[in-house]
Amino acid sequence: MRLRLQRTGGFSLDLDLSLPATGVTALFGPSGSGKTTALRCVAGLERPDEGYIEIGGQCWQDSARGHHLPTWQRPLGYVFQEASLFPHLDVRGNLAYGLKRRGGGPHRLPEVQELLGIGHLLDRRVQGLSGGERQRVAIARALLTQPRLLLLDEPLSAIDTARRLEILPWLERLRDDARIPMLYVTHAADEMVRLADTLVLMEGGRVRACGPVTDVLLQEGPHLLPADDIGVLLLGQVLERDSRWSLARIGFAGGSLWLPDDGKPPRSAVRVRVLARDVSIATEQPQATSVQNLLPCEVVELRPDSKAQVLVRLACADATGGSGLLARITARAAHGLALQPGQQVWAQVKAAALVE
Ligand SMILES: Nc1ncnc2c1ncn2[C@@H]1O[C@H](COP(=O)(O)OP(=O)(O)OP(=O)(O)O)[C@@H](O)[C@H]1O
Repeated sequence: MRLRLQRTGGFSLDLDLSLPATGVTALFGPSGSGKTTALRCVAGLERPDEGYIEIGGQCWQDSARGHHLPTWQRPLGYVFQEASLFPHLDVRGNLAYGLKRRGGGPHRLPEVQELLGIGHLLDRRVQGLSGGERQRVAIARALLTQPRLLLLDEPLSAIDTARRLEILPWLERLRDDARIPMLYVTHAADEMVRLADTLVLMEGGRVRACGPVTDVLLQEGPHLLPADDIGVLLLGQVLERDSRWSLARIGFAGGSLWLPDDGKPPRSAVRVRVLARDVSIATEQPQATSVQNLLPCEVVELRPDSKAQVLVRLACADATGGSGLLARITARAAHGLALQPGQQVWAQVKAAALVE
């Protein structure tokens, strides 16, 4: 899609993006960077000055030809910050609305109910639902229209932290099982890290970076995350479990890590977050160390992080898919080890967390 839009207040949007037709694409960026405006253009709720939008081979917008498919003709589902359910209907009535709007495909109510765990809520009034339940019903209603694309605009921002954690696994299930592409607007780093396959990083109405979430986080994470959140995301799978020590070995392109076992069986897909503050560097292979994870790496880049610290970008030495790590060490240590790009080192990963 290509979008150009100029607002009277001075804001302008200028995007040119080709996105994969699968998985979750997160539009991530600070407040006012244009995420919602971009989503509204895709939905046809806002008309860009110039725009070309093609979704799955179907043209929704081509301003050069004066073509603008109205919102109601775009096969999309839109989930807002606050679930916009009909208050006078119960959950079943709200879902029936979605079914009525479906484009003639098969009836998928049982499947969608199961996917979002809302079967037990069908007879409840919507006023009595928690924020998380309301959003699950809103997503179910959107799915029942059988959209080709699901748009979600900060669907968890009106929900308190405990409930957000409850609803995230449902969104992960949706991503993994529903096989419908999603454009997901958020400014919450934890949601982006858990859900995104592709990351579009927005700034001042422009795209600062776009690509697989792992790559964009490795390159741009230091600019966009708070210092304590700087790190990388690794996509991997459970290789084996050591029940004696309650550890699981997670393999990823570039090596493997032993992490606390969270019960997932071998071959399960997992996401692992390794924070820069939990990675240290040795120039020779440490012999006796309490650190369980030692990975041979090559130094790619050193960049000052503060007066006292540097961030070191590392490429895992046997990487087949370009996995990398970030290490935050003191400037004095970097000087003492004479670290420089191209140097072979050992990364010591003190801790890492499974994010799903
Ligand atoms: N209806 C409107 N009329 C005029 N200006 C608007 C309108 N809606 C948004 N804007 C402006 O357009 C710019 C982009 O807003 P937008 O809501 O797209 O950003 P955002 O990245 O989604 O922000 P947030 O995370 O706060 O929702 C902002 O400067 C905003 O003030």
